[in-house]
Amino acid sequence: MTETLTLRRPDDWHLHLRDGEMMTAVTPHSARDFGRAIIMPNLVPPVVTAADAEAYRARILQAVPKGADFTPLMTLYLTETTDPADVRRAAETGLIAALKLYPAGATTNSDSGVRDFDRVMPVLETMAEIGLPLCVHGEVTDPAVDIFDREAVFIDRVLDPLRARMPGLRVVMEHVTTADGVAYARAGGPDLAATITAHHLVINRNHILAGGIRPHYYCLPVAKRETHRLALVEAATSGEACFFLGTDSAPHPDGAKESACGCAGCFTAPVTLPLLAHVFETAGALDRLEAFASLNGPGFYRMAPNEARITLERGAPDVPASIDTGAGPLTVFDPGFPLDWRVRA
Ligand SMILES: NC(=O)N[C@@H](CC(=O)O)C(=O)O
Ligand SMILES: [Zn+2]
Ligand SMILES: [Zn+2]
Repeated sequence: MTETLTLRRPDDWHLHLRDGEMMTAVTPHSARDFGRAIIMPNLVPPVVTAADAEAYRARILQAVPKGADFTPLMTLYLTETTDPADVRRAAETGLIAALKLYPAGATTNSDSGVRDFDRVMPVLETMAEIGLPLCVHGEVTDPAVDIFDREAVFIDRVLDPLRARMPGLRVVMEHVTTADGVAYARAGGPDLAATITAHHLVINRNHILAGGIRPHYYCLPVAKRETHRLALVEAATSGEACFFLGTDSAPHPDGAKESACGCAGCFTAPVTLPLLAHVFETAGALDRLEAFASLNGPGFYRMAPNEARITLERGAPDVPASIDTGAGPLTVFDPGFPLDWRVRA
């Protein structure tokens, strides 16, 4: 049995750090295990301009523990009034690594998202020209579409037509949750990729709903049936360049989760690597964990992989069930089975 595993330091290509006291509490958990992270811009109000991103980046850096090897990669929230010149400048100076598309109303803090794609075509043209990726929350918001079908319908109704209209646009399908998403990403060529979360590799919809409702397993896109989870595991462990880690670690205080109308999002950052080691070991693919967590993401984003290394070793991770934040207690994602890998300190 493998007892230790050394990898290039992983990156997280989809992360919510929030702001204020929540950011202060959660940032050290990502900074401990990850070299870089794509920082989601869905604050209230959202990170829309280069100036917003610059100010947010400075606040994040204040929350990174001294000596930690962690670089936030900023994104802008694409709105119908985003200025292509501002995007171009922010990309050329290296301030931002991507833009984020939220269909209006699709998920937490997405009200400023896009309703009419005609209005964002000039920005998308600039992005295609300079090779700046568009990270996409891929769910339709049509109330007539069943929530378990919203990702697959988005691909047909929105994503595929958009990519046909804007060839050369580089797209990351964020947090794919279906076999449909996996198949579409796989067939998309070099300008298309997909991130996969750790939690979608270990839970299906029964975990949320059977035997009592589990608000800490509720996130968007919602976990699907087991066949889809298996397709995600197969994709993540395949080593294929188009699949890489985006944790979507999305903290909400317990009061906001354990509620009559609970927020979507799982706080996974402290346990991501133990979860992934479990999944990859179970699939007989520990040798492909580095591709998923540390190589394929930088490959797509046209960055060098991290030079630093981390070592995973066998043993229960020292992770609390909950952490205190200035915004209240925050439950750490618990897969419901013991974890047997940890990151060596
Ligand atoms: N994933 C989630 O369930 N929630 C995210 C938003 C998102 O990534 O869609 C959040 O910001 O809380
Ligand atoms: Zn999302
Ligand atoms: Zn997210």
